Amino acid sequence: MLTVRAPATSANLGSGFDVFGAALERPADVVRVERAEETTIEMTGAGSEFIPEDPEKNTAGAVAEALDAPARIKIDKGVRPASGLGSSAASAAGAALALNELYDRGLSRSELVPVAAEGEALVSGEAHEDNVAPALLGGFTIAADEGVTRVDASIPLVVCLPDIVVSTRDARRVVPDTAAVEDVVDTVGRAARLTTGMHRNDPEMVGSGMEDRIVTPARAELIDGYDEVREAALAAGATGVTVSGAGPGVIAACYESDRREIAGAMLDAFDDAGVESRAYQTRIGDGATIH
Ligand SMILES: Nc1ncnc2c1ncn2[C@@H]1O[C@H](COP(=O)(O)OP(=O)(O)O)[C@@H](O)[C@H]1O
Ligand SMILES: N[C@@H](CCOP(=O)(O)O)C(=O)O
Repeated sequence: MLTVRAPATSANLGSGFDVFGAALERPADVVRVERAEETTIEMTGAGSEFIPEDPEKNTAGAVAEALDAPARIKIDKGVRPASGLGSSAASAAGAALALNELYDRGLSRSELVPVAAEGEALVSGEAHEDNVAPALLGGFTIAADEGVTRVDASIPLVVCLPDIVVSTRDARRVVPDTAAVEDVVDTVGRAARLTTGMHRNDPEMVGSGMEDRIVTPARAELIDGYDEVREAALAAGATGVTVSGAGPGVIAACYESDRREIAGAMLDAFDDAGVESRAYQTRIGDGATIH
């Protein structure tokens, strides 16, 4: 079987709603494929009991259909679904890279981004590319209508995942329809700062660019303990904290030397709020890899 490791990703990063994304060094899904007459999917790993194996309902199945590449697909989930860590995107990106190779389709990673986004459309209702782009290309990505831009960055991160389920579909319903112009101005400034910080590999600039007054406050309300966890991470040295993707994951940018303390502070704060959680000490990393 051909094996691909496909990373978790964090979309939005606060100021870049539906545009920014970053590949995480860990966790990751492992996708295995072999040619077959028709597509079948077998799921194991974190939260796999909540993921349909029916190819018509699984993001990897949507990708097999889009590539006209029927296969026996086995997915070992390292990225729990409904996490805000691009779980559905990891499987879609992994399947896209694996099936492209298996069937010798010859598509570049950039060309595979819209293919993998077909999988995202299946579960979130929209083919947004902000998770599948970094899952395929790695680094920090800017997914706009004009195409995807990639920046090679390696910012240390802590992602804390509470034992709460928030589906992307539900979290998109709370996004406000309108925004005050001063909030838009602030967000544009933050997004520019974050992008510059990625180019410079500067955790301070990236962290302060993660503030967002438009989408994040509405989503934070879906996460018990969010304000306390954010405060605790900042007090422990995080340079910026926001909701990861659509949540409930919470992501902190930081310097490497502060990572362990921040992870502990976030875990404790969730615990104080009566919520179990786990923390990943990670960084911005590579896209999916063929093994
Ligand atoms: N291969 C897959 N991996 C993860 N989730 C999948 C997959 N295929 C379908 N899904 C469904 O997608 C939803 C999770 O996606 P989403 O809400 O976007 O979470 P996340 O933020 O973790 O990507 C769940 O309803 C899950 O059953
Ligand atoms: N831009 C999307 C990203 C969703 O990411 P996920 O990891 O929660 O699937 C959004 O914010 O809705």
